[in-house]
Amino acid sequence: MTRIAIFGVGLIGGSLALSFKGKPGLQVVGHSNNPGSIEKYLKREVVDYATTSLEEAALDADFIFLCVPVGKLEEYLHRLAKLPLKPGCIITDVGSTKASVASCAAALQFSGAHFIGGHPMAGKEKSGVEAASSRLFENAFYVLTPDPSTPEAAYDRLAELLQHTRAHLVKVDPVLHDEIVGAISHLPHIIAVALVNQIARYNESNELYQILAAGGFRDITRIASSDPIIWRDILLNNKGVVLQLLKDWNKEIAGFIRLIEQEDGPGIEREFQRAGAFRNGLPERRKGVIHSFYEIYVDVPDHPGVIGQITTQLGSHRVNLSNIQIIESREDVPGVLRLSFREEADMDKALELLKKDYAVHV
Ligand SMILES: NC(=O)c1ccc[n+]([C@@H]2O[C@H](COP(=O)([O-])OP(=O)(O)OC[C@H]3O[C@@H](n4cnc5c(N)ncnc54)[C@H](O)[C@@H]3O)[C@@H](O)[C@H]2O)c1
Ligand SMILES: O=C(O)C(=O)C[C@]1(C(=O)O)C=C[C@@H](O)C=C1
Repeated sequence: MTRIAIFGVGLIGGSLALSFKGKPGLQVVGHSNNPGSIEKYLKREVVDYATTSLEEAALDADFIFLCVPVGKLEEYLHRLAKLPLKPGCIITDVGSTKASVASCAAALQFSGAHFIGGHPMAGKEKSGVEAASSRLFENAFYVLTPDPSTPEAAYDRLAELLQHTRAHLVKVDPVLHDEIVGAISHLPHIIAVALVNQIARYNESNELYQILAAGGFRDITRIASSDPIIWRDILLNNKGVVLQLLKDWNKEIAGFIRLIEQEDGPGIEREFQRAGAFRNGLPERRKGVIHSFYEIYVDVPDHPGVIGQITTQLGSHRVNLSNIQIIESREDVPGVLRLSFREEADMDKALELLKKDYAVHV
């Protein structure tokens, strides 16, 4: 039996536990300092066994996943380095930053165990085991940062186990990881939070700000609801990278101020064209990072019954729709429906059927 110990069974730890639990030959053990959490893990059937004892969880483990906030990772590594771990045990983490944990692990001696840093590039703005899902990592990228001294066999064993997540593994140097993920994840979280707080201040004098906030504001600010402790730790840990990114951000905004002050219409158009070209080139069909499903967008006329027509048409061709959402609906103006599918084949079939009658975008 391969024993997998998960320290911190929250959104990410719980989702990993659900990817492994019930698979032949795997046993999942959850650890928390809090006895109340242990009961919750067991009640929700996320793990096979749970304990508040670090030793009990770690000593027999073949794999140890550290899924606690970034600010706690080094403490766990130091505690594990003091234990007689099972020979060949693989310790990994899921922290959103990789350089500091990699250098901490490299400076420690684990008795017969190997550390390989990890970061699944998938998540949600929700936290806790309640938000965990066995499908969270499906088709997402999962970064691993093995040290040059990591035996290939250890990397291969971890890679094989992670096949259960159905994520795509990618090896990245830890310092490069922090630079890139700082730009595509940490900076956007700061911008979302700053934007929401700016609008919240205006809203104090007029509640219409909140009432009128529509698709644009919601789309760019979803991640502003992310967990404060998790993000405090990430931003402080990646301080150097994040500060440089914020300086560059100030330059971008200063550029926009100039374009608007100078009423430079073509300049503004160029900014949107450049951004649209890059954004449209993002791999839309990839699940996990922001899109949890295969999605298409359908422009629909604003008349009663149109949603019924579409669902009936898809149903009669046995296309399984997992969700439908009206993302814009105003009187006399066409609306946009977001249709989500769990399977790519269903999305392709829906595209083929609906494009005969509607404008459909992927
Ligand atoms: N949220 C995301 O989108 C996301 C994505 C990828 C990686 N990560 C990383 O995954 C890790 C976990 O994040 P999450 O989103 O699952 O958060 P979470 O809050 O859902 O889970 C954190 C877990 O750590 C435990 N924990 C919290 N403080 C602790 C402490 N002081 N000591 C011991 N245990 C503690 C909590 O009980 C919980 O089980 C973080 O390192 C984060 O950077 C998060
Ligand atoms: O989709 C989200 O809500 C996320 O915040 C996921 C996200 C990201 O920024 O893309 C957040 C943190 C991670 O470390 C990895 C992924």
